[in-house]
Amino acid sequence: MREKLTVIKVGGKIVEEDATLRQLLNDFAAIDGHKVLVHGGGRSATKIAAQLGIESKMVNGRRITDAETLKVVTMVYGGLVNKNIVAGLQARGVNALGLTGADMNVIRSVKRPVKDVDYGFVGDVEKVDATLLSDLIHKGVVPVMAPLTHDGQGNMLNTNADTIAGETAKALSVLFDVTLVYCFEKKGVLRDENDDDSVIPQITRAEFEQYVADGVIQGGMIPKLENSFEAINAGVSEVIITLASAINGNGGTRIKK
Ligand SMILES: Nc1ncnc2c1ncn2[C@@H]1O[C@H](COP(=O)(O)OP(=O)(O)O)[C@@H](O)[C@H]1O
Ligand SMILES: CC(=O)N[C@@H](CCC(=O)OP(=O)(O)O)C(=O)O
Repeated sequence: MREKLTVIKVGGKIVEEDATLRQLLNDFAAIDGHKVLVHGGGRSATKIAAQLGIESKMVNGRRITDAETLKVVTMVYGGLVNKNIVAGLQARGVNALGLTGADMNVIRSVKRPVKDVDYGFVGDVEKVDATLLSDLIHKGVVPVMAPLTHDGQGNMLNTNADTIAGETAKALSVLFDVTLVYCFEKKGVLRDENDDDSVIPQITRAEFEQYVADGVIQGGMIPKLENSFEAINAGVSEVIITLASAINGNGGTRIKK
């Protein structure tokens, strides 16, 4: 039987605020067994870019990443956000190791080809080194992955954190029985975004497509669900979208094959 492993993805609003991040790190530290944390930080990057006079542009939930923006996201995701989380986990007795995709070549990507939109320095994941991650995990290390990859030719590339989580979970599902949890500031995928008690407990791809057509699911939730369906269909055992303060509970939305 494969060993169990939990991949938690935490994004924007939660990592930006001290109180919510502290709670998340406490809950993450309490998870038994093998685990990986993937973080975003899009809001922090937007804020710091603005302070530097750089405007942020998002298309389909992805950041248009020009050369200046790439410098900002490399500093913010690979530096500030990643190292704050690593230090926070070390303080909780978790032997965290911060990684971008370039570190030990753990995630190789290719610059997204220009079709309708030129995303600039944005990477599409080509390969996640699951063996390397597994070796680290079996040494008691807890990888903390930033939303940055590299192309193998010396260039860092910005990669959506939900995609990093999905691709990492997929790659590790060959070696482990993986549960992937996307946590954020709402109780799950909601029928009415303004009603926290309207959680959709289970969702199929067909239902998802209908909700998108009806305008119930939109914005950042679309790539999150696309990555979720891809992961569940590629061998990840369980995918859950839930409230950050409930990662160890039973609520949220479960993705159905
Ligand atoms: N039906 C829905 N249920 C819950 N959230 C939704 C829904 N439709 C759109 N959203 C939006 O999706 C956002 C989550 O996506 P995103 O901001 O990319 O997440 P993250 O916090 O992980 O970076 C929520 O903050 C919410 O505004
Ligand atoms: C290409 C691309 O869009 N990259 C994302 C990476 C950060 C991210 O995904 O952060 P959240 O999880 O907090 O949204 C961005 O720069 O916003």
